Amino acid sequence: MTKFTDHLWEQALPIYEKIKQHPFNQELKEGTLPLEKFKYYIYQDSLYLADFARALAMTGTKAGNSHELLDFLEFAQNAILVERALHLGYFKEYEIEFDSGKGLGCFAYTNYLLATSAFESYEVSVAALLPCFWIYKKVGDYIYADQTTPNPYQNWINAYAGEDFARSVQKALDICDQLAASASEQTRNKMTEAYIKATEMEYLFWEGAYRLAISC
Ligand SMILES: Cc1ncc(C[n+]2csc(CCO)c2C)c(N)n1
Repeated sequence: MTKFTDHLWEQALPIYEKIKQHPFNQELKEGTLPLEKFKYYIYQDSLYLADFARALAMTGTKAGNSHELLDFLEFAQNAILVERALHLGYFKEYEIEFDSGKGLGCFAYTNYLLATSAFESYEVSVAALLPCFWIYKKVGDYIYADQTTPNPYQNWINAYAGEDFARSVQKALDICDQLAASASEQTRNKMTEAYIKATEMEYLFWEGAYRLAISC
């Protein structure tokens, strides 16, 4: 039987293909991404993760049982820990001291996730949060399998190729499938819409980093 998440994957496949081919990810894979772009991305990602953790925790409060509440609180905790590791590691290593604030790509994505987790149903919030896990898993596996070594961005590439991360992604997928199985068609449509929107935002986040900001 096809799962709801199979349907989601198919719906957003063209965006995923664009994400894979994006120069940021191609150059990251080849190790040729200019350091300035990587530094800007890491800085934006640290801002992203702080709000993403809030959106995860808020979504957890809507869960129908304490197992899923705990799952979301653990996801939120991990996002904060990743953010701290970024600060302790990359911020120090590269002397990152940006003070430009959130770029519009990051701003749009975090505000979308915060608004969705605050005002939409549990089902729709879960679907909106899913690309963060799943797209990173897919892009991470793609880059890991085909990277040029040695690669200056090896640590970052490894972070999304590990077993622990794979387990988190599977948990998020299973929760989404379970919710969709007992949701109305109208809710499933809203879930699909949220999933596609968040996938588009993942694309914009990389685009913003590659251009060192998207601006008017
Ligand atoms: C823009 C952007 N999107 C997704 C991730 C990946 N990610 C960040 S935290 C987390 C799960 C925490 O439990 C995952 C999968 C990222 N780093 N930056």
